[in-house]
Amino acid sequence: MRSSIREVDQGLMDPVKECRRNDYLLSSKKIGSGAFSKVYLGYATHEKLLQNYKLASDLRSKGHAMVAVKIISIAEAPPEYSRKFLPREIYSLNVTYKHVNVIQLYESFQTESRAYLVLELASRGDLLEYINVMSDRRESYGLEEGDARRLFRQIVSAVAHCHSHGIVHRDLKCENILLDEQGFVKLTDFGFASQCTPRHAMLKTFCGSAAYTAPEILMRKKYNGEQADLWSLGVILYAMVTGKLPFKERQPCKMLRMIKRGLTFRCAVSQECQELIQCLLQWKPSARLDLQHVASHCWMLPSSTITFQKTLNSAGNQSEQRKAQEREAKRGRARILLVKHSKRWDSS
Ligand SMILES: Nc1ncnc2c1ncn2[C@@H]1O[C@H](COP(=O)(O)OP(=O)(O)OP(=O)(O)O)[C@@H](O)[C@H]1O
Repeated sequence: MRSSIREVDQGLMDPVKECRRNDYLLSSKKIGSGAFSKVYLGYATHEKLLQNYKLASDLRSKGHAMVAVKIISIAEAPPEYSRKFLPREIYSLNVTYKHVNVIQLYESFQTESRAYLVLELASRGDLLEYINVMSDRRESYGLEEGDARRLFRQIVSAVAHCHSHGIVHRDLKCENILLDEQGFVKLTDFGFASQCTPRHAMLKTFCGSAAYTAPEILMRKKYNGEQADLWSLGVILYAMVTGKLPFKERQPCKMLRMIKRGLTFRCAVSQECQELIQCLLQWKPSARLDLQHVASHCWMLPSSTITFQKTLNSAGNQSEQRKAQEREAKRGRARILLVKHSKRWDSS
């Protein structure tokens, strides 16, 4: 045990020194890790706050000096990651500064062996964890629709902000939506983001996380990044209100077959919400509801202005589902429903 603690400390010694040289204090508290990165809790020093206006003004409003330090090992990451995706992530975060629902990049610096991104801290975990925790707590699948609406509005606002600045995210998924101390959504992980100028330029890199990826990308066609993001938003909303993913297969061809078979709702979701999800999960990219219409869709309006009718494909099915959920919950087996999905890409 002692030796493993020493190993961890040893491994962090250089990052601690490198951060200190840049006026940050790196703690040993790891708050997350990705395929090629580790994220630690850090603190901005007094000197840093005096130098960096962006950071100081944001932290002053939050009333603390904590930041998230994302450390990328250049030696471990594939060369393409450091050459292509990391610069894109930094560029996208700089372009999308500053929106309350997009994570803020305060600063980035690099040494020979590591790249550092100093980010706004979102300390309440990600949306996937939140859905699972709430499902367990409610002993039911997914979030309450009012809660889902509150979060989805912020997600839509963040994505609209990115699109209006010429940035498509291309890896929208529950794991990339973080929550901060006050429960605000913070869109993160712009590693696959791309600059889209002109706005409707077609892209060809296959990337994303299969369960959230639009069919045209799975088919390796040229695609419109904004329309591909709309598909992912449909998957996210489905996951929020049902606690499950709409389509889940390992192989793209099987996924495509499943998508073609169409969407089913296996638990109670309002008619309006089902309709919004259907409008986003359209096979034909140009048929997907655009963000302006998503934001003004009746389900997105405050709940007092519409009447929700909990509907299922059939009423019998609904009561069966409910009974099954209740039985499961009684047995104390309210399961973790969603699992993390790793990203993949190729540049063909
Ligand atoms: N600003 C932040 N505040 C709090 N936690 C964070 C922050 N940024 C990242 N994390 C945590 O670290 C994890 C990894 O970060 P991120 O997704 O940016 O890295 P990545 O290498 O691009 O990951 P992946 O390979 O999973 O896409 C996140 O899932 C999250 O738990």
